[in-house]
Amino acid sequence: MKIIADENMPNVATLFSPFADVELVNGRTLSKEQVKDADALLVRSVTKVNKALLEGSSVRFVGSATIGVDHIDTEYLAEQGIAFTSAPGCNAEAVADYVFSALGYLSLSKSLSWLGKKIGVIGYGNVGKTVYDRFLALGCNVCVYDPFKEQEIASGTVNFASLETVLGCAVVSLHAPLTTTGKYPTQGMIGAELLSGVQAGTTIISAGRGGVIDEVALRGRHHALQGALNIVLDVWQGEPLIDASTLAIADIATPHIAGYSKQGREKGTWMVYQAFCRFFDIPNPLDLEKAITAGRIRSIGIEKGPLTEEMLSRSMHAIYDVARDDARLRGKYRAGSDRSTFDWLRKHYVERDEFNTCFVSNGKQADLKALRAIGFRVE
Ligand SMILES: NC(=O)c1ccc[n+]([C@@H]2O[C@H](COP(=O)([O-])OP(=O)(O)OC[C@H]3O[C@@H](n4cnc5c(N)ncnc54)[C@H](O)[C@@H]3O)[C@@H](O)[C@H]2O)c1
Ligand SMILES: O=C(O)[C@H](O)[C@H](O)COP(=O)(O)O
Repeated sequence: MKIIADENMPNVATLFSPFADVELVNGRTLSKEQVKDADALLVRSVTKVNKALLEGSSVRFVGSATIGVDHIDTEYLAEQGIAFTSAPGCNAEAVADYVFSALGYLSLSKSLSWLGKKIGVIGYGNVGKTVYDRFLALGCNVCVYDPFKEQEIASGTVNFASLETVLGCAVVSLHAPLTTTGKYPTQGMIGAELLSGVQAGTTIISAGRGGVIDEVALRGRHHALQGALNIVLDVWQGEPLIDASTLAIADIATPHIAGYSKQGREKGTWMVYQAFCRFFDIPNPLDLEKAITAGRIRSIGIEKGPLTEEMLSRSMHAIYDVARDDARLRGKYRAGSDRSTFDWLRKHYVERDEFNTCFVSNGKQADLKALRAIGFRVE
């Protein structure tokens, strides 16, 4: 059997080579020629998997080690009888860590106080729910916009709100997929009209997909408010290109790495491996624990002082400080960038651990509860 796999999938050769010849490729430039005699194709988000890539090939199984599936023509795969799997939820914890690390950074660098403020989340899927639950467990006043989930979930259990209400919150965290069809398409969903309701001082975090926020409109609102917005962007409208004028208004700018924890990426590969083993009837696949690396910092102790936002920030940044990724991106772009810069930053990413790999000890019950809410383990 032959497998073509993106070279940026951690552990892919270790997990799959017992069953097949695994050829590692650049996912961005993958061609029809390269996949034509493969049995299985394993990708990440940078590969467009569609008729143009697969027509005439022998591919029977496609796996994407990602949460988002906007790069996959699932209808075409279904029509052709090609099995497909993605990795729902694999890096939800990582994205939530990113959101909180960013708030920690804004709290330290701009004295942003967010704990007592109204929080709005857009999208209540694996990521949005994780983010929502963390805010809720911290005692925050949080609401969420997700028209699909609102219809499914019993009323009163989740604080659903309109998109306008969510955008009126002090912190808005965006975790909707990129969609162009259906009743609630998200492409350009956050445009000029909605942004006109966003007040000075609002923090907007975008870690879903580029294109959900209209960047021209975002720059317009930033200008109208004389820069009084806090903007955190992990995803960009024209990836892998970044518009320099959008970069200029971002307080935190990162190259689509919100989900790039070591454990999240490894879990993505492992989830695809599990589906592959089911599809090809391969017995006794490895358990998750065998495919996931432990965190490097096993525990941190905290002071027994009162719970402050500064203490939360410092605890989070002991494991993951988003400022590092922002500095790395800006440094590269300042030195001169081209089409390959974004992917280079991602390919050579110094992976980080998730908060949930680290125990916290020493603190008062209330402090430990807050850190548990953010994702840490408590001894
Ligand atoms: N930046 C990153 O590194 C990173 C990492 C993981 C996921 N993502 C992106 O974040 C998205 C969300 O991830 P997830 O795991 O929660 O996905 P998910 O599929 O579990 O959930 C997506 C949610 O969005 C909701 N939704 C769809 N259209 C909507 C709309 N118009 N308005 C509001 N909500 C809408 C759906 O009902 C669903 O509940 C993914 O699609 C992916 O594109 C980015
Ligand atoms: O959809 C996802 O899971 C994330 O956006 C993921 O982090 C994308 O990473 P990539 O596949 O581009 O390496």
